[in-house]
Amino acid sequence: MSRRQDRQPPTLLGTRGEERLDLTPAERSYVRARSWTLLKDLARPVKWKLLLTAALVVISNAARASFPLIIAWGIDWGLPRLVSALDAGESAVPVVAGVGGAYVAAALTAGLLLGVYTWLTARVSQAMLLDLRVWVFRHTQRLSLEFHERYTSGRVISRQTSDLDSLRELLDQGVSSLVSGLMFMLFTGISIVILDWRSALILLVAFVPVAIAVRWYQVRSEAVYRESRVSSARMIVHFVETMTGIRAVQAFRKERSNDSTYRQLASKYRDDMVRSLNLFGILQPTLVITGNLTVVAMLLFGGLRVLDGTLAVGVLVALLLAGKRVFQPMEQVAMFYSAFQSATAALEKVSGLLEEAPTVREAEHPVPLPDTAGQSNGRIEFTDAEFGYGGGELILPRFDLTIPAGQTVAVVGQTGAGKSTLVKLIARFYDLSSGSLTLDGVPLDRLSAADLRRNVVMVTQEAFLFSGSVAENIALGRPDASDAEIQAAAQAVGAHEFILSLPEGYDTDVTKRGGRLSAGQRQLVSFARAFLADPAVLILDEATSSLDLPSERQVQQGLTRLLGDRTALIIAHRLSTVEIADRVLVVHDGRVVEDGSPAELIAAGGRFAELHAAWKDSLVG
Ligand SMILES: Nc1ncnc2c1ncn2[C@@H]1O[C@H](COP(=O)(O)OP(=O)(O)OP(=O)(O)O)[C@@H](O)[C@H]1O
Repeated sequence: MSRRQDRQPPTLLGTRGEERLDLTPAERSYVRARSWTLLKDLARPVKWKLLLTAALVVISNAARASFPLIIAWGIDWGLPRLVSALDAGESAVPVVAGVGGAYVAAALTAGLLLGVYTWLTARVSQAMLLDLRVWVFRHTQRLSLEFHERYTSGRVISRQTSDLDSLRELLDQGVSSLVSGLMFMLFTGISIVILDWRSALILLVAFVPVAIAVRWYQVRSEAVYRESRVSSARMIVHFVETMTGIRAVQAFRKERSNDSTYRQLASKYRDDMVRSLNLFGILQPTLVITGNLTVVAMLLFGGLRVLDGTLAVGVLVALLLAGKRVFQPMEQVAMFYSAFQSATAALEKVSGLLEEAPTVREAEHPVPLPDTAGQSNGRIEFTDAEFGYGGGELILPRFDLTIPAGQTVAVVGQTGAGKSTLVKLIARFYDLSSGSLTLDGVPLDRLSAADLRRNVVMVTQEAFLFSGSVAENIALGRPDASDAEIQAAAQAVGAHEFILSLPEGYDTDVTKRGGRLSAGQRQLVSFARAFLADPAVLILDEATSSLDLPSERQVQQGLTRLLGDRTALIIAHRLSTVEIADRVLVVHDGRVVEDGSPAELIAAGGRFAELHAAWKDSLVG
């Protein structure tokens, strides 16, 4: 793929420009080539089965297309022989057995092979889809945060659901119907040439309007289907966004406006689908009319020749049969051609998603931590560091910062100042735009993912719980932990008591009634998770302003125990947390403007001193 990447239009790399409809010919051919590469990659493991299926399709259709030939043979050769045999008082069995046997053999071959290749197609298509599904999931999960923030989960869902469904429809029946229809037409065409090449010329002429109609449909429907993939994705994005943000939706009474937005998006999708059906509505009658006119022309031309004795009756019957049948699969082919167009559009999007590469890449030749046991002591150092999201505008202009092992650092500052950005760099959710960031002297981007994840843990604001029991959620910190270790971790952060009071204690399912935890309880579970993981560096984005006082106190105690003697960075929203910090960093407009112990900063009388004074006042009030 890399060779192609050199000369591709940069506007279309990965998912970029996937909603664009006005592709240039070069872009279109790039996107098509990418889809083909994906299809070939998917087909590789089932290559032999695919070849076998193709062979069966060919043989089965050749057998089916031979029916008119056998009928012509039966009428023009079999019938006279049958009559003369009967007249001569000889047995008619050889003639009847010959013609009848050939017909039965052709019918059985066509029918049995149809059964086998239908079965094989299902297996092949399901195997390819399974691979693709798993591939899309694995790939998307590994893409960096930067990608997910830009692309949104709604789009990922639409790729994984509606796009893969389009592909499933095509692979399940579309491809075999398409190929078998085309094969049948080809063989029937050949049989017409064998029967009478003059009539084949009529067929050739008839294919001119057919080819024009199909080409017209192809061009139009490609654009419409590409548009429908975009509108379907937009509809799903809106749906997912509404449902994931249902609390905000209800709190702000956004239901009505959401309804109308959704209706608009769904109507656009409907319009696109109607347009594609309309196109088909023009193609289909064109094919039917051309087919019928061709048969009439063949009948006229052939009939006249039968009358003057230059064409056998059997051949005419066979020609009419074949002429009628040659156009039959055309409709089927055209119909599956729409499935094909829809699936092609889907494949374009899915292949774009798969072309995305993580911006935060795992080191190819990881450097081990100085400590042989892979245990970090937790010293962090930024040197000449700069950062802007997506390499864009600098959010954190050039800075140096050293955090010695074991220090508890509170990061404060107004909203949007760059606090989260700073700490996310340490968890390597993003890479620096320039400069270096090291853990125990090893650049973060040279560490193995295992070393990084073991030593640096970030507890996010949302305290996300996965479906499963409370114990399983804590064990995420260290999947091989024993029950006793899980409980010890919960005890250490002060979560044990409330967990025991749940209906099934540690086994309570967090998604079930009774297992739904409060914000503070979720926070404690995520503390226990981090405690169990026992990282050298702990990052906390604490957003506990919504907690009531008792649970806040509980969380505060859990927090103190969690911090222990590890290096910790806490985005402190509450000044009570700052009091337990060794050092405070005040961030303003992406720069550390104050740096010192809480007492020093209060004494210095700067921003932090102001904040602190305001907080003290609020407590008194
Ligand atoms: N994923 C992102 N992509 C682009 N810009 C971002 C992204 N996340 C944050 N920013 C921008 O970076 C700046 C710093 O944001 P950051 O989240 O670090 O602030 P913060 O100090 O943590 O704020 P808060 O206290 O509100 O969480 C803001 O201007 C924000 O708009």
